[in-house]
Amino acid sequence: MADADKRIDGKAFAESLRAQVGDAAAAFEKLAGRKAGLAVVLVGEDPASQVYVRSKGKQTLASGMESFEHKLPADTSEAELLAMVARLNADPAVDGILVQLPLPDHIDEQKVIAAISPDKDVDGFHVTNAGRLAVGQPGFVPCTPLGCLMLLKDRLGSLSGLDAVVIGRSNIVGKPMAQLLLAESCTVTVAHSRTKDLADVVRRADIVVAAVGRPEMVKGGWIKPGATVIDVGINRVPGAEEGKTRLVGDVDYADALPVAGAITPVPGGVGPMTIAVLLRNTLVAAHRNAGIALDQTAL
Ligand SMILES: NC(=O)C1=CN([C@@H]2O[C@H](COP(=O)(O)OP(=O)(O)OC[C@H]3O[C@@H](n4cnc5c(N)ncnc54)[C@H](OP(=O)(O)O)[C@@H]3O)[C@@H](O)[C@H]2O)C=CC1
Ligand SMILES: Nc1nc(=O)c2c([nH]1)NC[C@@H]1CN(c3ccc(C(=O)N[C@@H](CCC(=O)O)C(=O)O)cc3)C=[N+]21
Repeated sequence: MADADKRIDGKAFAESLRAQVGDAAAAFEKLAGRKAGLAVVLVGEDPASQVYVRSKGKQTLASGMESFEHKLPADTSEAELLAMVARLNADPAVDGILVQLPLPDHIDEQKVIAAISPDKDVDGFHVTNAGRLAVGQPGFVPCTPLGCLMLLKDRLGSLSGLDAVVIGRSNIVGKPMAQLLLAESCTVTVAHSRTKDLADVVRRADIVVAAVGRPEMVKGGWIKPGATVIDVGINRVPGAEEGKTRLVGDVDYADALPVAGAITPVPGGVGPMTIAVLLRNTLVAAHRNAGIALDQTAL
């Protein structure tokens, strides 16, 4: 296959998903007499987080949903943040709640996630939703891994029986990704920092999902020829020009491209999918909260 055809265009896929969400959001507004609403809470002034939050807000509005942005100072106490979450839980205009991570060190992330109503947990981070995913019940699935799964199924069709390796075991990416692949009947290996001979483990895989946070760690020589590679990594590294930065993934793209059967770029791969799935999850939450049926095959 020509290298250009190997590139999985997450940006284009995300655009079409957002268009579908937009149609469904308009239909929801007619039926419910109100817009679906997403609340995003940002504590502190981390520049990368500010960029994501702005982009989420813009795309939420563009999809015909209401966006509620709450920017709190870095010294906000845990009690104040928990009180804010409680208000959003009780607000009927809010269907989905996202508290941007990471939080400042003085705030217990697990406590905050546990305070979000599972019915509004569009990030899918609450233990109730993690448990639902683990036992195969319907619930909210974390946006990044669900976006990765959509790209994989679009490219490969059935994933049944394929060998998949997930590098990384975080609660927000690695673990839910492994659950999703298992539910698709892949044979799943989860690798992490204590894995012996990672290159050897990766070489066995038909599907590689890299969610590590180490710039260009995965090399072309690790990849089984023809494998599908999903690069979740978002790493800012020094650019060619003094003082400038550029974004790279956890996979050495140029090195892996000739070997892989298909591969997501960074930027323009998994990142845009994360936000599109967040909007999708919010619309699903809105239907459930309003007691309106949604044809999920439409999304
Ligand atoms: N595109 C998107 O929308 C999103 C992108 N990201 C990006 O994805 C990446 C991962 O994020 P996240 O899961 O939150 O990160 P975490 O830091 O929570 O987890 C990283 C995982 O990688 C493992 N790891 C670290 N070093 C190695 C190594 N040398 N070999 C093998 N495994 C290793 C760790 O192992 P151990 O558990 O043993 O420490 C850990 O399980 C980051 O670059 C992040 O920016 C994250 C969320 C969304
Ligand atoms: N509660 C919570 N939920 C999250 O989903 C969450 C979070 N906290 N904290 C941070 C991570 C990271 N994340 C990304 C979203 C979009 C892009 C994205 O759109 N990236 C673009 C590039 C953006 C750029 O240029 O910086 C791309 O890859 O093409 C990346 C990363 C969501 N996260």
